[in-house]
Amino acid sequence: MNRGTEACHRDIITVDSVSFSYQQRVVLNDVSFNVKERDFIGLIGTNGAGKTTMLRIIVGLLRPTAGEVRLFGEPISQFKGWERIGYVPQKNNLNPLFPATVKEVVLSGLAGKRKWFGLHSRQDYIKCDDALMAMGVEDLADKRIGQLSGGQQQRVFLARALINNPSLLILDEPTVGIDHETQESFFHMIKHMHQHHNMTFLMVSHDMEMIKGYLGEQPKSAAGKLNFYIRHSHETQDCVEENLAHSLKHLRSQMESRKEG
Ligand SMILES: Nc1ncnc2c1ncn2[C@@H]1O[C@H](COP(=O)(O)OP(=O)(O)OP(=O)(O)O)[C@@H](O)[C@H]1O
Repeated sequence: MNRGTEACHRDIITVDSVSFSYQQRVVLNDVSFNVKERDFIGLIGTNGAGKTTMLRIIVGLLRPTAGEVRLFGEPISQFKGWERIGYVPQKNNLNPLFPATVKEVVLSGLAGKRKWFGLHSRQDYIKCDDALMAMGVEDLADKRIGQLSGGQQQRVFLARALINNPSLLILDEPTVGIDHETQESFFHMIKHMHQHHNMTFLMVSHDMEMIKGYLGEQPKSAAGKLNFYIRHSHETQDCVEENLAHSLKHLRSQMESRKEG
């Protein structure tokens, strides 16, 4: 019996014949692809190819002019499980005077209505601490986000995306403007999450060294100007592992032992 297909190779993103235009300008034309649970997908394309537009459609910020997106098997219009998805948009030019602290930024990633009213339970603060710890930025919790370096801010935005312990992470050029060393540790973290935490990744990147190093030399598929590099966490026939979900704390302890080693 191949329980695996059911257990961990479901389609969690299905993009079905999607087209999109800004005003009259066609950016995406009849794009189809799918992302299976626990895959790592690198979405590559030239500047202006429509990568960010594609991600914004997938997270429901833009509506396709034609075609359909399904998330975890449900049409996006009916999808309610947004806490299962973490999204880190392209590096935004954060106003250094933006008054929120790191902790507030991370807490604002919590799913549900409470976040809008700033009402947080003890459990919320524990989740926040876990996410900060996992990203190694707990010491910065009370700093203003605008005071942090680009690399530190990216870790905070990743912590914000992780606070709900999502099963799918969507990252839009997460390492732009970050020095090489910080990039490496960032990629180490996300590879770890892919390999040990059953997370699925869809990542836009121009870093071909990382993409080819982790996802293979050649794209597995293409749609228009978009190329998809894909790494499966494991083959379907090897789906014997179940319930591998670890807490984010575990990731932190792995990171620490790496630092010490
Ligand atoms: N809000 C907008 N209004 C009009 N045109 C837009 C808008 N956003 C993006 N575009 C245009 O749509 C095209 C695709 O943009 P998009 O940001 O999706 O590309 P990209 O592949 O992510 O590019 P990059 O690698 O430069 O980030 C570009 O030509 C861009 O100028």
